[in-house]
Amino acid sequence: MPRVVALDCEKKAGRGVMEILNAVEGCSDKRLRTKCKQALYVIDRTLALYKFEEVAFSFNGGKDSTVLLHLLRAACVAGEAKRTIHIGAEESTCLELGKSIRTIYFESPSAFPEIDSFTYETARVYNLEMEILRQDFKSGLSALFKTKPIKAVFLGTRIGDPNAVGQEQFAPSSAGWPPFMRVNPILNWSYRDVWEFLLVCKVPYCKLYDQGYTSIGSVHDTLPNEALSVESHFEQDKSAHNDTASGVAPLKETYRPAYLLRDGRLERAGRLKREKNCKNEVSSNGVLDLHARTEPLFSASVLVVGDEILRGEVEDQSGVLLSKELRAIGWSIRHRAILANDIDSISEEVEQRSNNSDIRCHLGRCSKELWSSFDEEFEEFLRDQVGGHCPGDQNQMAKLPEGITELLHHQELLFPVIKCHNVFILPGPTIKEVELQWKCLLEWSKTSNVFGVHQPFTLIKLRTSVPEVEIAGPLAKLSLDFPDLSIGCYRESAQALEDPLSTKTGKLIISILGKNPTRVKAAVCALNFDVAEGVFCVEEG
Ligand SMILES: Cc1cc2nc3c(=O)[nH]c(=O)nc-3n(C[C@H](O)[C@H](O)[C@H](O)COP(=O)(O)O)c2cc1C
Ligand SMILES: Nc1ncnc2c1ncn2[C@@H]1O[C@H](COP(=O)(O)OP(=O)(O)OP(=O)(O)O)[C@@H](O)[C@H]1O
Ligand SMILES: [Mg+2]
Repeated sequence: MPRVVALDCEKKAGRGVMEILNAVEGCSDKRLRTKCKQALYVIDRTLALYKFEEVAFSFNGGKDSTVLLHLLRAACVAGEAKRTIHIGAEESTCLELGKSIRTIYFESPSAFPEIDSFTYETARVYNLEMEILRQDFKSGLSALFKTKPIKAVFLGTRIGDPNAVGQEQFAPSSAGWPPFMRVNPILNWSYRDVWEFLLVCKVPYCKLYDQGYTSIGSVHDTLPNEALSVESHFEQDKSAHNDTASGVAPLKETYRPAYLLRDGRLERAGRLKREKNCKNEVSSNGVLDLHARTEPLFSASVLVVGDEILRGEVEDQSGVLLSKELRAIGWSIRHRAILANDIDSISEEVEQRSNNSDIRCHLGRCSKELWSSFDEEFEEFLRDQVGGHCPGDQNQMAKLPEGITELLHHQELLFPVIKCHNVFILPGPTIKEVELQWKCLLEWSKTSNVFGVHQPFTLIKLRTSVPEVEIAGPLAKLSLDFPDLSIGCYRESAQALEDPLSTKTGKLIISILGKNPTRVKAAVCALNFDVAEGVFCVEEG
């Protein structure tokens, strides 16, 4: 990546649109050129769908919205013929747009002053028509839409942002929000793409990014990114007369610029987690309100692809492993299926599950046809992995599922985990590799919003030799008394199923599962009380 210092837009004039277009076209990275073309296409179609006064740009001085600003300028300036980037266009043939794009900025007292001044200076340099809103997002937009005919808003949202979940490049606003179309032209851009664009185009960006900030929220929740920390050092402080005899000031930490962050997954590492709102947990009389603490149930589906498993040649170890792992981080498993290795069964199942689960884990190799769209970043990775053995012009292995995908790389992994909205593909191919892929997913979840780690389940298993007919009544009563728990019953072994009357083997296992350990233990006590004797605890987890 070329090393360029942040330009201070207070001193320099902004970059001309043709300079930007030429810089992108002249850049050796084909991937960046493709991403720009795709983003310009989205902007172009939006401008064709809506009248100019019906669109607005949501700008907050952050790096993502800065990228978007220049793409918008490029798309607005270029006419239909010039909207696709092409080399050698004369700057004189392109005029800056007479009317400037309506730009929304939600000003906040808790914004960094550097962000505020960058936003206002950028607005001045590029002649943006600013709408400054000082309310929360929802009320601000509702008020604005009463006076302005806005129907679509451009945002710098990118996959991986917490608020990007479930969004496409065109995403209608959420229920409860005023109706408008959110347009996200850089939704599929990576952290690396954003910095490559800003540096290649030499456009000014907020100077905080040169001080180690990689994602900027408010002054209350944002710190420089520790991954960019330069070895802490003691600095000679000339003004420090009063401290140590050596005149050495306290430890001072410095940070490298944001564009040097190698692992884009750490982009939000400087963002502090929001304090949990605990005020509902204790009612006015000081009694702990258990209902307020009950978190919603997050459900997952596990889909395993493998003809050999379907034929019964091999056991499904990966599906079992993932179900257990998901349970351990508080996800309930709605569905587990073994699928034939063909595009129709897989897409049908994925489609069917799409509305029923919050996340879906999809395991194993997939048929060639499933990898329907070619991904250059992935091919670059494969090329690095297999060197000269990469066959042909376009490696078939570099085809990814259609839609917006992210590749989650990790140095320990042979193949990256693939994320497509709320579907995670763990490509295996061995159980050891799946185990490792899962471990890496969990590690990422700690630093970014890959998926939530929730309160784990408590499971208590009980063994009994009391026959089913006698236990059925107490279990039915237990389910009624503890509707928040999942209560099940099965025979200990397959051997016992063949001989249900056997008392030597195949005792009954009763499983009691729930998020609240106190409730699970209460259910065990209640069952012991009802059955009187012969129920033993065998496992707790
Ligand atoms: C112009 C604009 C439109 C937004 N529309 C929605 C929306 O439709 N649904 C939603 O849940 N959040 C919406 N948001 C809020 C964002 O999802 C997100 O909360 C915000 O961009 C920044 O995140 P923060 O809460 O970390 O500050 C919108 C924000 C802006 C600026
Ligand atoms: N205060 C705000 N005013 C106007 N638009 C905003 C505001 N906050 C967020 N947005 C919109 O939401 C998008 C996503 O915000 P986000 O903070 O993820 O990106 P960013 O600020 O551009 O970059 P960074 O991730 O480095 O902070 C922004 O690009 C912008 O379009
Ligand atoms: Mg931001």
